[in-house]
Formats: sequence, structure tokens, C-alpha cells
Amino acid sequence: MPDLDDLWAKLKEKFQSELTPVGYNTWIADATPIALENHRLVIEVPSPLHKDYWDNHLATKVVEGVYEIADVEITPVFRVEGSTDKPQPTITTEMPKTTQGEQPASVTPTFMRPTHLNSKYTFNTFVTGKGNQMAHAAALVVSEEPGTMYNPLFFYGGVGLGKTHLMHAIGHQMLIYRPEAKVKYVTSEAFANDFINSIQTRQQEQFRQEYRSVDLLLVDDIQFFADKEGTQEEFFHTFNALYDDKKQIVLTSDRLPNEIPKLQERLVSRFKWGLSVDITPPDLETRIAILRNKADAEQLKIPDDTLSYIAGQIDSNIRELEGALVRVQAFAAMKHSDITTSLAADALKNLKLNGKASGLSILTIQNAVAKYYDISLADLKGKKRVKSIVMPRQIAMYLSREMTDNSLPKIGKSFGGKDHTTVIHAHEKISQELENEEQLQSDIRELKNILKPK
Ligand SMILES: Nc1ncnc2c1ncn2[C@@H]1O[C@H](COP(=O)(O)OP(=O)(O)OP(=O)(O)O)[C@@H](O)[C@H]1O
Repeated sequence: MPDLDDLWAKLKEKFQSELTPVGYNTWIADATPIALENHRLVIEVPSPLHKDYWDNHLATKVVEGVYEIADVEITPVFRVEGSTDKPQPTITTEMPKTTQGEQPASVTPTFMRPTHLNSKYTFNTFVTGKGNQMAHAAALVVSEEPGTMYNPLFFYGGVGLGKTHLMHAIGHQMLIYRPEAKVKYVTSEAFANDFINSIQTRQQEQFRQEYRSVDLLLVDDIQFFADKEGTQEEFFHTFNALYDDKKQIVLTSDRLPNEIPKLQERLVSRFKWGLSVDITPPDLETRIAILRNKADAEQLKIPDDTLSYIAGQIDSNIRELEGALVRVQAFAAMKHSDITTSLAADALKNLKLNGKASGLSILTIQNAVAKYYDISLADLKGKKRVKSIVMPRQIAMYLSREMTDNSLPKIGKSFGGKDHTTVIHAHEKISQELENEEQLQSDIRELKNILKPK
């Protein structure tokens, strides 16, 4: 691993050359690098607003910058200064995969640590609308009568639509009814890491004891179980033990169990035993209500028509919707001005000038590319190496990079859990081929046209 101070100095130089002086002073100047270990670069920032901005706009640049400067792959983790409420799920989600020959992460295995549910993700802060009503209702039932009606409860749907939020809400609610209940939230990757760590540290018994003694097990993003044979095997037994004991299991994924490549048939069939509910993008009214809630929670003064305007700009991802509000808020702070519709238009117009079509989700791109090349979404996100699939996959990665603000790791994850270096490679390859290949140029033009905000 490179020297942290040296790396940080070079990263700052890079940011200084790429950002405006105002942007640099607002976002970079007060950030502090805390640690670089196990391929995680921890950066402390002054406020939640800064954290949002780093998560949504600067994470990719950090990954690329470190890769350029030190030839090392890292996952950035942003932490608010002085925060004690460490969002453990986020950290475990980003746990690096151990690379060949390297010792496994020497951090305390997650299963030895208590779960911290995000205090903001409750039923109270969850706005319901047509796209999530059913999921919300099922979540409430499960938190009141765990292990009986819908076991497992399976949420699926696009990125940033509230699946994790609902899971945490179930956990909070259950603890209100039964404060002594044992609630465990993990991402599927954290479960896999724990399992591998437990083998390497000969703590398998403790691992099993921990996972099989919970009252509520919440496993997020189980699409990342694809290809992890051993982990699937272990999860199968964990599932059976909990199910037989009438303990509640809640799972999320970006797609239905039978669409997850290489998920064992016996897991697919078990996941269907309970209830599967999809969450679809919110309609305009719901988006406005979500923004209103968030603005009120942060005591922001925003006129209704401005909220409607922002909600009209972004229609497919609530995380991006929240990001837009943060952007408008930061823009107003920088300009020392009240938030108005024209200011919001300015703030969001700049976003588009960056070449990113705000609101466009990776899933939308994947669907469009799959349809355009007449292949299945599962193949597009999968691992098949035939040219007729590899090329569209690389094009979809290229477009996700060009047309959205998602970080490289996030894009990689959305393609069946691929590493961010695969995304970098795909982007480079398509960029190069675009220089000479007319057919590719016309395909990309056509796809961009299809994806352009209407
Ligand atoms: N209905 C809602 N009401 C209020 N906030 C919401 C709602 N849905 C989502 N959010 C907010 O949007 C953000 C993204 O939601 P969340 O992380 O739960 O999405 P997700 O579906 O789990 O996404 P991913 O697939 O990326 O894991 C969170 O900050 C969450 O609080």
C-alpha cells in the first residue's frame, strides 16, 4: 500500500486541477485522510452534506485517482467527522475482496460486531406511493408478526428505490415491539466475507452460532451470491435453521431469485416460499413528498414549486433525487442565496453540463442495451464470454460511466458484482474502438438518443 500522506497530497493536486477553486475549497480542502488499509481508503469529511457529495460525485474520482497515482485498487469510505453512529452496513458493503496471496481482512469479523441499523431508515421517514405500497405493507406485517406470514420476505427492484431503507425499518420496528430481539443486518458480501474469515480463523462454530441464533436476519443485495458456491451452501443451511425455528428472514436483490445467475436452484425455490414484492420507481407526487420530508428534516426552506421542479428532473432513483436536493442546497450555500426554482435549475443544469444525464439509472441503460442487442438482461449482467454478449455488456458499462454519476465500484456491482477495474477496461476499450468503427459509433449514438431525458 502506498504512503497515505504522499497519496493524499497527489490526490489533492489532481482535484485542484480538475475542480473550480470554489468547488475545491468547498469539498476537498477540509477533508482528511484517516486510514489506508485492506484496500479501504477512509476519508473524514466535515458534514453529512459533504459525505453525500463525496459519495455521489467524488468517489469515482478517488478510485481512479488512486489507481492512476499508485496502481492500487481501493474502495473509498467517507465518514463524517466525530460521528459515533458508524454506518456499519455501508462499511461492510464495501469490504474489499481479498486478492490472491494476500491475507484476508484482519479486521474483526462482522459477525462479532453488533448490527447498527441506520437511524434514519424507519417507517416514519418512509414515504409510500404506488411503486412501494405493497412492499411497505408487507414490511409492516413482517415486523409485527415475524416468522409467520411471509417468510422469507423478498424485495426486488432497481437501484436506490428504498429496499435497504425498508429492511432497516423492519429491524427498528421489531426492536420497538421486542427490545430483546436479536436483529442482524448484513449485505450478501459481508456474509460471504464473514464466512471466509470464519474458515480462515477457525471460528466456523461461532459464525454459525451467531447467524443461526438471530430473530430477524436481513440480507441485502443477494444478487452478489452469484458465483459464490461455498457461501451459497452455508447460507442454505443458515436459511434452513432459521426457517425451521420460525425466525424471520428478509432478503433484497435487484432482480427476482430465478434471474440471479448461478444461484443454486434449491435457494431459488426457498426464496419463493414466502412473498416476493417488487419496488418500482415513484410517481411525481411521491417524489415531491419524499423531497418535502427530507427538506423538513433538514430544516431547509424550499418553496413547493421548487420541490416540484426538482422532482420533475429525476424520476427513477430516490438516491439521485436526494442527491439533487443536496446539490441545490450546496449551490445555494455557495451563492449565499435562498433556494428558488431558478437557482435549482441552475444547480441542476450544471449537473447536465457535466455530461451526466441526471436521473438515468444503470438499470435503465442495461435494459435499453439488452433490448437493442436482443439479449437477456441476465446475460448482459452475467459472465458469458461470447462476443455477442461481451460487446453489449461493455457498451452498457461504457454508457453507465458516461451518462450517470455512479462510481466505478457501483457500476461494477450492478453488473453482477464485477470489479471496478472491469468497468475501467470496458470504458477504455469502447472509447478506443469508437475512434474508428462506424457501426459502433452509430449504435452508441442511437442508444444515447434512446436514453436521453425526454
Ligand atoms: N419511499 C421512500 N421514502 C423516503 N426515502 C426513501 C424512500 N425510498 C428510498 N428512500 C431513500 O433513498 C435512498 C436510497 O434508498 P435505499 O438505499 O434503501 O435503496 P436500495 O433500493 O436499497 O438501493 P440499492 O439497490 O442501491 O441498494 C435512501 O437514502 C433512502 O432513505
